[in-house]
Amino acid sequence: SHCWGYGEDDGPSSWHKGYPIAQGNRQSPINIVPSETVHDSSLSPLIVSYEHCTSIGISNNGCSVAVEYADTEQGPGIYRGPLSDAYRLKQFHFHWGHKDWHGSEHTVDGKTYTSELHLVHWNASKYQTFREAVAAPDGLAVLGVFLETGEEHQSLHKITDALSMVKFKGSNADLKDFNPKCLLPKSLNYWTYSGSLTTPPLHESVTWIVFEEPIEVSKKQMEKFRMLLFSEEEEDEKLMENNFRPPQPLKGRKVCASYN
Ligand SMILES: NS(=O)(=O)c1cccc(F)c1
Ligand SMILES: [Zn+2]
Repeated sequence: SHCWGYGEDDGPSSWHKGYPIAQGNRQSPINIVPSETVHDSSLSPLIVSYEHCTSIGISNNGCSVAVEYADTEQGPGIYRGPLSDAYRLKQFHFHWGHKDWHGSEHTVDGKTYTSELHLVHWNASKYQTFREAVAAPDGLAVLGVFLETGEEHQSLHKITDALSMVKFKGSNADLKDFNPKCLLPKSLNYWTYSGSLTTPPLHESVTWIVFEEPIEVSKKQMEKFRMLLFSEEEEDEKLMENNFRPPQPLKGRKVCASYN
């Protein structure tokens, strides 16, 4: 089981002890400063093709709640944009705070959002398995979507309705045919930069594609995430919240902005 977490003693500021790459040169998340991004007009629109979406289930892995996808050839995936290869959807998960004013991992001009959705894809054109890709410099592509509180999200209820079934670490439940395309914002304008996993092992293997436009979710929907637990059944209850890593040093990286 994990020896890292988001608490006082095992949180992000101490991850470097077990994972020295935490102080590396392409760590994530970062604070995005739109006025300092490079407007790269050669960046084509990202193609998101989630038609054949065999979601397998939803699970509480002790640091977030994730919806996994079957690993099939014709599986859902993304290509073009900043990517040179086709990347296959593996899972998506969320990060959130104790209150609505914080919870996202990336920030925009220092602004934090209520939550951040990560859709994790791996380079199935170059690697045989996710496990192999997760440590390769061009192995992963993660879509970041900001969530802010407002109107209820009409499709997110399929996820939030399932959360009560995965309250405890290690629990999982069925969640069939969930197409995550409905969780993307209207505009696919994005920022992109080279970064890392935002949790241990913090591999520097991620092409980040963060959408500018947030999606809206209701306060009630957010409250359902905050009843999840970091802890296992029979353990002392520890609410799953503040499972976000703060922004890391840019170390000279450039952030590109797309046009749609
Ligand atoms: N939070 S994240 O960078 O998307 C991430 C962390 C760990 C594993 C993974 F596949 C994705
Ligand atoms: Zn994440």
